[in-house]
Amino acid sequence: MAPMIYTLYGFAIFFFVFWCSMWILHCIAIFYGKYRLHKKVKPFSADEPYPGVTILKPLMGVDPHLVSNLETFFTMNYPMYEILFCIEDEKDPAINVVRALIEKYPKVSADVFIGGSTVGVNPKINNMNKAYEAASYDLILISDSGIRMKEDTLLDMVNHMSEKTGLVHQMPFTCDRNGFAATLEKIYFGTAQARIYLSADFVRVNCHTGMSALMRRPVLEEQGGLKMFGCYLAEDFFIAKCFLDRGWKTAICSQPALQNSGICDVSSFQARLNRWAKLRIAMLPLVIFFEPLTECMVIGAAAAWATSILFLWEPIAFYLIHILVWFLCDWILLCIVQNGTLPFNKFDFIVGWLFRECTGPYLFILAVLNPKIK
Ligand SMILES: CCCCCCCC/C=C\CCCCCCCC(=O)N[C@@H](CO)[C@H](O)/C=C/CCCCCCCCCCCCC
Ligand SMILES: O=c1ccn([C@@H]2O[C@H](COP(=O)(O)OP(=O)(O)O[C@H]3OC[C@@H](O)[C@H](O)[C@H]3O)[C@@H](O)[C@H]2O)c(=O)[nH]1
Repeated sequence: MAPMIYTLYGFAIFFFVFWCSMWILHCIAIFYGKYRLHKKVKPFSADEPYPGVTILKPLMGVDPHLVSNLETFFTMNYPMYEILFCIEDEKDPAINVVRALIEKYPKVSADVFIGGSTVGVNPKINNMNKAYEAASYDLILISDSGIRMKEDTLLDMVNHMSEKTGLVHQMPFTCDRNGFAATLEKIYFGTAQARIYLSADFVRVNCHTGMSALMRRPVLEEQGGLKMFGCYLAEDFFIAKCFLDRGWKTAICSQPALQNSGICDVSSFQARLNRWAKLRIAMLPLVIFFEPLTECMVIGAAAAWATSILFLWEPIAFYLIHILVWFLCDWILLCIVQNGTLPFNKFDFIVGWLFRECTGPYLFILAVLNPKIK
């Protein structure tokens, strides 16, 4: 009997400690987010020598927002940069879109690389490698097709590239768009993911998502170039690991990444989260045990049980209060990440938040049960 009681109490103490740590993460994310995000960008000064930046833009297909998203790269306020568009399929309609923009902005240095080169299993790296090898500058910005830039985003990223920093990335977030799927995406990136992303950056744990990342080319070259990461599907994680292993710091910049893909529906969003979960599981198998416990509904239930054993607290009341306080912390964090008026009302937030919190653990279980990545 005694070993069973010890095991029971052991689990109860573990869940209670984990639950307390989650509140520490909430606090870190809120305070660090407030301190770190949306800082005024040091204005561009014509006398200062700014480093040149090569922007690699891997494209595949056209969506309704592509033209306006790409256009934001031609209108940035930065003195020296080039945009290298990478398109694998010579019949891809994105080629015409890009050519039209290059014609419209003749003053911006830009080129198109068609065909890619097979250097590994990662199609994004295969697509970018030719352009990477032709890059003119020592700072490389890898920027996914759905990203939008403000006029000063590149300047903000370069300003964060201090002497010891080798890689500056943008925390994933979204543009304001209409519809439930857009609300859901904004809620996920501004709450559950922002909490871990900001906390990880605070304690300098590798949590890099490669949709918008500025990096030093000489460091990549020491490793053998971008092609060396073609063997990984989660190239972003291994690129950041390479910088950290070589003693460089990685940092988030103050502006979150504005994802604005023209394809925005619940099933493709969930498929993407499912794929990312598979990548995390493949890279850090311990995630299988710990990640579900970072979910509000799961850790709340576990802590309600634990406190009913340890302190004889009423579990239902505990669970409901837990969900309410978590919900309020998420609202505060989302407002900090958004830094302005949200494009939905509080009722939409409640519905979107509940949907995300209830489906999150389910999507994770699906990823564990079918870990094959397409
Ligand atoms: C010893 C292992 C402990 C693991 C704890 C795991 C807890 C993770 C909980 C939630 C994950 C939320 C998602 C974070 C953003 C990652 C987005 C993503 O999946 N991106 C992939 C696709 O671009 C990319 O390839 C993967 C990047 C690395 C992900 C690594 C995640 C680990 C994060 C650990 C954070 C610990 C924070 C500790 C703070 C005190
Ligand atoms: O076959 C492909 C697929 C995708 N891509 C490009 O790769 C970029 C990202 O692709 P997707 O939108 O499919 O994928 P995600 O938004 O999920 O990517 C994100 O998560 C996985 C990471 O490894 C990526 O670095 C990150 O960008 C886009 O710019 C896309 O055009 C290719 O160039 N070729």
